[in-house]
Amino acid sequence: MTTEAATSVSTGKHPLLEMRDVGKHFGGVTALDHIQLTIGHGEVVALVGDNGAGKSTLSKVIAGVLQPDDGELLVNGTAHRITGPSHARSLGIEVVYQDLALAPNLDITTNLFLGREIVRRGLLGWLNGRRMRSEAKEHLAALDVNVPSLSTPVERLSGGQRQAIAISRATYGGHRLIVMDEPTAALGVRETAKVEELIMRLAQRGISVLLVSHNMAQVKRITDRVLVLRRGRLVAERRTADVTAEDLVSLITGAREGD
Ligand SMILES: Nc1ncnc2c1ncn2[C@@H]1O[C@H](COP(=O)(O)OP(=O)(O)OP(=O)(O)O)[C@@H](O)[C@H]1O
Repeated sequence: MTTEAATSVSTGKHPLLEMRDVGKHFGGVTALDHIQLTIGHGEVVALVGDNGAGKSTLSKVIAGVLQPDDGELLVNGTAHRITGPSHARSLGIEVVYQDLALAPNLDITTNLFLGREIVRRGLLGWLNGRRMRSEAKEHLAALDVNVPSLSTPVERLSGGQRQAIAISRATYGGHRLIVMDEPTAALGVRETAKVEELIMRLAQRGISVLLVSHNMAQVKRITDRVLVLRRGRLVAERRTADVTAEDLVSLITGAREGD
C-alpha cells in the first residue's frame, strides 16, 4: 500500500480523487452500486440525492469510515484501500460533519489544534502555545475568517463562526479534499453566506470540496459540478451552470425518467 503525505505536491495530471466501480452493501441493501466519479483539484462538487440515496455512505467511504465491498479508490492516480479516518487524513482527505465535533468550552486556538498540538522542542509534552496562537492567526487570516479573540471559547461564537472554525480546522495541515455534510443546515441566511464564501475561497486555493447538500439554491451558488445519487446509483452528473434547481429536483426524484 502506498501512502503519500497530505502535503505532497500534486502534478495535477490525475484527478484528486477517483472512484472506479465502487460498491457498498449492508446485508441485502445496496447502498452504493458501481459508483464511478472523479473530483478535480480545486473543484467544488455537490453530492445530491433524496433521503437514503447513499450520500452519507459515499462520504464515509471517501473519509475511510466505511470500507467499500467492491471497486477502487484512487488519490492522485494511486489506488488506496483507505483503512480508517486517519489514513484518509494522511492522504489529504478530511471531513466536516454537521455536528462539527468541536470542543465547546475550549478556545479557538485549542480547537484548531485539537489532537495535533504543537509540542515544544526538547520539552516532551509541553505545548507550544505561542506558536499555536501565531499559526492559528495566520491560518485564519489566510482564509479570511474573522473571529473575535483567539482565546474565545468556541461556545461563545455564532453558529457560522463555529462552522468556519470547523472548516479551517479541516484545511489545516495541507488537506486537499474536504467532504462537507450539510455544512449550513443549522445556519441563518447571513451565516450561510459567510460559510459559502469560505468554501469558494478554499477552491480558489486549490482545495477540493465535496458538498453534500439538500439545498439546490446553494448547489447552484457555489458548486462547479453536481453528482446525483438515486438508490445507490450515480444517475446524473452535470456542470452546475448547465442545470436549474428545478432540473436537479427532477433528477433527484427521477421525475424526468418516469421512475
Ligand atoms: N449502517 C447501516 N446499516 C444498514 N443499512 C444502512 C447503514 N447505513 C446506511 N444504510 C442504508 O443504505 C442506504 C443509503 O443510506 P445513506 O445514509 O447513505 O443515505 P443518504 O443519502 O445519506 O440519506 P439521508 O439524506 O437521509 O442522510 C439506505 O437504504 C440506508 O438505510
